[in-house]
Order: sequence, then structure tokens, then C-alpha cells
Amino acid sequence: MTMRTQLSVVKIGGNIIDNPEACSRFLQDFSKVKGPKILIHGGGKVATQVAASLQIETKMVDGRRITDKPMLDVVTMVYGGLVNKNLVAQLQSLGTNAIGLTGADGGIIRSVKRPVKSLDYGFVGDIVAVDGKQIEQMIASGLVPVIAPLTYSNEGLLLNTNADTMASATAVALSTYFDTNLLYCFEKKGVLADPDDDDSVLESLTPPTYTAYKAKGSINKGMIPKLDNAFAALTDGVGKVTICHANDLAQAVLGNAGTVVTLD
Ligand SMILES: Nc1ncnc2c1ncn2[C@@H]1O[C@H](COP(=O)(O)OP(=O)(O)O)[C@@H](O)[C@H]1O
Ligand SMILES: CC(=O)N[C@@H](CCC(=O)OP(=O)(O)O)C(=O)O
Repeated sequence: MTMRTQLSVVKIGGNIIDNPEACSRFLQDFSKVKGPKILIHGGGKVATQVAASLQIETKMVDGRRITDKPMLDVVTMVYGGLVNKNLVAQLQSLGTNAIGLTGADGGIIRSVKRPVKSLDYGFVGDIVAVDGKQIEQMIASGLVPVIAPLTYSNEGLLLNTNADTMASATAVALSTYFDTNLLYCFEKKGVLADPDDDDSVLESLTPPTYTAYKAKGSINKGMIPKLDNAFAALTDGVGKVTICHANDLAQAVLGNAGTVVTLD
């Protein structure tokens, strides 16, 4: 068996992005991660704050933002501009040659507007294709892609897309070229057995344990779609998935922190 190069696909959540000190610390650690890497960022919290300052109300259903036209304009400005470009500037100052992209840039992540059923999510995209080759070529030329949670459709729409799903789909597409290590970084030490006890970190999590904790209610809210994305990634060829604190990225890349999600 030939050894393939390891690629770290790192997702950073909105609570860290909203906190300048935590974000700067995370970026220092990210810039030190060895080997090829990709950063996928959220920013939901900043979008909600900017929307509120413009008197635009935020509506979320199952962790997904209802995105009408005014909200689409907000998330385009916030994710594609404010958040993405500040991350790129900070990474450049740390010596990491980051290139900021939405899914539309280079045609890397295409989606379809979510069909209206009982609920109209508005301008929300469901991913249909990731151009892994295009992303691999950027990495091969020494760049570190920093991807915002926006995708594009064949009709020319820019669509709001959940960042956890972007990370999972991107890691899957890059598994053709690399041994992919997907890391979800956020503000807790991992998946907690008791959401009120920050130290009750599960070392590993399998589908039956997940189902049990979900039924008890100890895994809830945003952690449910995150874990569904984590299991989907493993099923579709991603080598390893870890859920960890943004402060623990360096340790988690080596397998020494956070919750490792496994299929069995
Ligand atoms: N068992 C659990 N362990 C850790 N976090 C949990 C758990 N159950 C629910 N959560 C919640 O899930 C949230 C993470 O999901 P989300 O807000 O989507 O994260 P992100 O900021 O990475 O996008 C945490 O802030 C936490 O409040
Ligand atoms: C469709 C949809 O819900 N998109 C997300 C994209 C941002 C995101 O996922 O941010 P976090 O990782 O910080 O939660 C949203 O607008 O909140």
C-alpha cells in the first residue's frame, strides 16, 4: 500500500470567529499545522449581529438560517468579505499563503437552491459538486484555501451554505488525492457526555453511542448536524474526523485531543 500525504481540513466555528483573542490564537496554531491544509470558516454569530444592526431579523430552523434576499446580502458581505478577508490577512501576517474563496471562486463548490417543501429556507444551497481537482491544484501551488460558507448554482445564484457541511463535502472530495483528516474546531473541548459539564469530553463516538446520547437529550442543537456531517464524511472516504476545542488544534491534529468520531 502506498502512503498518501495527509491533508488537514479544518473548520472553525462562529463563536471563535466572533472572539478576536480566541480567533488570533487559533490562527497561530493553524498556521503551524504541518503539511497541506484547508480552512473552512463559519461566521453565523457575526452575521446575526450585523443583520440586527441593520434591523434585519434572524430566523433559524434546525441550525439553518432562513435566508431571504436582505439576509443573503448580509451573509454575502459578512462571510465572503468581512470574515474571509480578515482571516486571510491574519494568516498572511503569520507567513501562511492563504487564498480566500467562496464556493463560487474557481467553481469549487456548486449547489442547488434548496427546494421549497413545508418550509422555504430561501437562498440556501445544498451542495451537489465539489471540484477537488481545482482545490488540489491550488494546494499543489503552495496556497492554503480559506473557504467561506457560500456556494453558487448553475443559475448564477450565490447561496448560503452551512459551514459544517462545506467542510465535510470538501474533505470527501479531497480524499481522492489525500488521506484526509477533518477537524471541527469550536468553543468546547469536544462532544460532551453532559452538555453542562465542560470536562465530560467523550474520547470517541460511534453511531450507536450517538443515537443513545441524542435520545437522552445530552447531544442536541448544533451538535446534531455537526455529527451527522462527521459520520457522512467517514462513510464517504474521509480518514479521520475529530471534534475539538479551537485551542487544542495542534494536539488534535496528532490525535491527542477532542472527540474522535468513528464508524465502529
Ligand atoms: N453534547 C454536546 N457537546 C458539545 N456541544 C454540544 C453538545 N450538545 C449540544 N452542543 C452545542 O453544540 C454547539 C456547537 O454547534 P454549532 O453552534 O453549530 O457550532 P459551530 O460554532 O462550530 O458552528 C455548541 O456550542 C454547544 O452549545
Ligand atoms: C444555511 C446556513 O445555515 N448557513 C450558515 C453559514 C454559516 C455557518 O455555518 O456558521 P457557523 O459555523 O458559525 O455556525 C449560517 O448562515 O448560519
